[in-house]
Amino acid sequence: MASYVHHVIELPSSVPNQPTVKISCLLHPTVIPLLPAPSAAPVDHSPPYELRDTPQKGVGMFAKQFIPKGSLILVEHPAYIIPGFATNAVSYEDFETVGRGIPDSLYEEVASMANCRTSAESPSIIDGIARTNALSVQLKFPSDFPSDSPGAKDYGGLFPKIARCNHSCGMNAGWEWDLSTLSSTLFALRDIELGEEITNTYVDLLQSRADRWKRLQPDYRFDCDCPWCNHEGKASQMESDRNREYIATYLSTRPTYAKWSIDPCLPDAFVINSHLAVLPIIRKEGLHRLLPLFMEEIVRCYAELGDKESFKAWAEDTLQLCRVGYKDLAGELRRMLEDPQKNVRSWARRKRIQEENKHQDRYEFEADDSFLNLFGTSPI
Ligand SMILES: C[S@@+](CC[C@H](N)C(=O)[O-])C[C@H]1O[C@@H](n2cnc3c(N)ncnc32)[C@H](O)[C@@H]1O
Repeated sequence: MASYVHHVIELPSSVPNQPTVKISCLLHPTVIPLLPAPSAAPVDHSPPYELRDTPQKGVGMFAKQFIPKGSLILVEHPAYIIPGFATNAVSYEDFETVGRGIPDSLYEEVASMANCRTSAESPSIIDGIARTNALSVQLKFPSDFPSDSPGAKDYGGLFPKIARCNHSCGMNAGWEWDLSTLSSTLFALRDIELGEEITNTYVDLLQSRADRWKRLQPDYRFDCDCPWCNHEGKASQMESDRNREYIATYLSTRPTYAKWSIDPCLPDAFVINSHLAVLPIIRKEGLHRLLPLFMEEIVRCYAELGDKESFKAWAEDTLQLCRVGYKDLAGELRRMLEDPQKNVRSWARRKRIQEENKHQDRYEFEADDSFLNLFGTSPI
């Protein structure tokens, strides 16, 4: 059995007169010295969501106002962090110790969360609640950390508010763990209307409905009734499954910006047109989380073509989508937009290469021409 130790991370408040935030953790001892020392995220007093009961799904999160795509919904520290479940190396007593380390002010909220495990399956509610709700968190490990045991680097965090997002196979919100602030951020993947439920996914959405259900039932104990599972007819259900299979294949076989940019023989719009044909299918299936991947490539193609107008339109749209959930990409897009000609190294490179090739072609043609002249076969 791996030996984990109980450790409470205490984050000082970033705002005067606010209490510290405590995160009760069960960690491998070598991980503790590598934890960052951030301050607690400020409490948002007017969040754009509310939590309320639903008829069939327990508590859910709902938009209290229109939430534009890409915008922040909430930033949250976990109440506790425990090892993932591959090793099953945590005892009942260890879970209970983690539970006792959760501040009283938070414990009630944690204890009210969904727990789809029976007490026979998970005698400790800390375990049952984590299995129903935890999101994965990545930690830093020493370079000599023994990585031979499967799951040794897997940890889960219990985020009391983000975890209230119910599942949809076309979710409208995404989350991102940030080790440097020990927090996860929930953000809108598309525009979310006032009153709309804010949803996340619990399974790989590129699977067919049958395969998604195979995971949802044993792990979360429900059959999904979202619009992508509850199609009116068999034909449209099959179409949705086919679309997802197509997108999964496209992901691994698609023409990429990287390949196109070094092959001047490929048509200028090769990647752009190919991606543009897939974007509507992605949107139709509610797989908006994939959009930045393709949109970023379209932006880079337009930059390489030196097409100022299309570059600006796509870069601004992508930036709007990425500004909270994909901070590195957002930072790069901002710099690119400031002064594309100066800040994008490959600006208009394809055009330059094509010009150079044209000159070279002319030279080769002239050479051939003089070769013909030598033999007196010139048309003049
Ligand atoms: C992460 S929790 C979501 C929040 C939960 N509804 C609550 O009350 O705390 C996961 C549990 O919520 C319920 N749930 C989530 N999405 C659902 C859905 N689409 N349909 C039915 N139940 C759902 C299931 O009981 C599942 O085990």
